[in-house]
Amino acid sequence: MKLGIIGTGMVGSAAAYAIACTGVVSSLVLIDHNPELASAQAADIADALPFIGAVSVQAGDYADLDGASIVVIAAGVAQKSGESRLQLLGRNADIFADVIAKVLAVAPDAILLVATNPVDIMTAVTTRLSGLDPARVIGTGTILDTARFRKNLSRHLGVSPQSVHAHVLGEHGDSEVLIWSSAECGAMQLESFARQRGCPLTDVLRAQVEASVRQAAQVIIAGKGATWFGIGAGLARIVRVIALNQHEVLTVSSMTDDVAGVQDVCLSLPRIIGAGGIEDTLMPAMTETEMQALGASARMLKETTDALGEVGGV
Ligand SMILES: NC(=O)C1=CN([C@@H]2O[C@H](COP(=O)(O)OP(=O)(O)OC[C@H]3O[C@@H](n4cnc5c(N)ncnc54)[C@H](O)[C@@H]3O)[C@@H](O)[C@H]2O)C=CC1
Ligand SMILES: CC(=O)C(=O)O
Repeated sequence: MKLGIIGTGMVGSAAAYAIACTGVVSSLVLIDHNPELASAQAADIADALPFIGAVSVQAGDYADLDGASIVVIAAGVAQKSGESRLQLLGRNADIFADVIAKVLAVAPDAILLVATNPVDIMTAVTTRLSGLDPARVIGTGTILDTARFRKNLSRHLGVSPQSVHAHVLGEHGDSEVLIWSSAECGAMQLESFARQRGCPLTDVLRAQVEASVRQAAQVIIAGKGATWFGIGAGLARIVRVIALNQHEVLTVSSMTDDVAGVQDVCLSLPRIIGAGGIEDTLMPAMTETEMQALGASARMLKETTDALGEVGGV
């Protein structure tokens, strides 16, 4: 399987390395606005191949995406001083207009995986610009927030994060919603599991976990300028699930017909992913408060996406 990555900065390169480590792709093509960067990233990852296995990792151009099954988009620009969030969004939308047209010209059958922030809006932009079936345009959404939620709970409970099933839904950002009500550990209701482990889910603990999940990116960015390993691993997981047609349930962003009365909005819900992309979307049972928060998140995303359309014409 051939996979392309557009934008080989911190996120694109971390994803390339993590994807190479999965062993599920045979060829990785790295493309960046800055070709020297793409070449250096490819050379650095290629040096790891004797320890990993037989994957072709090369810098290239759009023509090299011919036959690619998946294209990851992690290209983006940073905010300029004095620039509004919408103006930044407009500039990233312009980049996407250019990138997506070039990708589709050579790889019309590819599944597009969007990581660039704000990822829900950029997923909506990609869906509109590409005209693809929304099942084939997947934003990383809250895959990372869900991982952070599970990690926090696993540390509190003293169990593996793989034993914790808990989702973060809605926006990948401030309005995201941690779904406590349906969270489970070891196929037991989370609250009961925590009580039996002698570490109950107090209000203080819940507030600490909420803060830790919501502020994770800022804390990491304050220390090292950006985040990349978590999302790199998340992208590799999505790629593996598609490549092996695993029908796994992941919280990713996609154009959704209706969420709490908000139509045609990109946000994260539990979605089954297989070889063709998103196979189905589920709406878990949740409390009234959680549903209201999800509705508010959906409304905010919809309004921002619509405002961008007015500014950037996408
Ligand atoms: N979805 C998520 O959970 C996460 C998303 N991100 C987002 O991922 C994006 C990338 O972050 P970093 O890799 O840290 O940034 P970065 O600045 O290191 O890399 C961005 C790359 O995009 C390239 N680029 C810009 N315009 C391009 C174009 N027209 N064609 C091809 N390449 C182009 C740049 O040359 C640069 O190498 C950001 O929007 C960031 O906020 C970051 C972490 C987590
Ligand atoms: C930067 C970002 O989106 C994250 O680490 O969650």
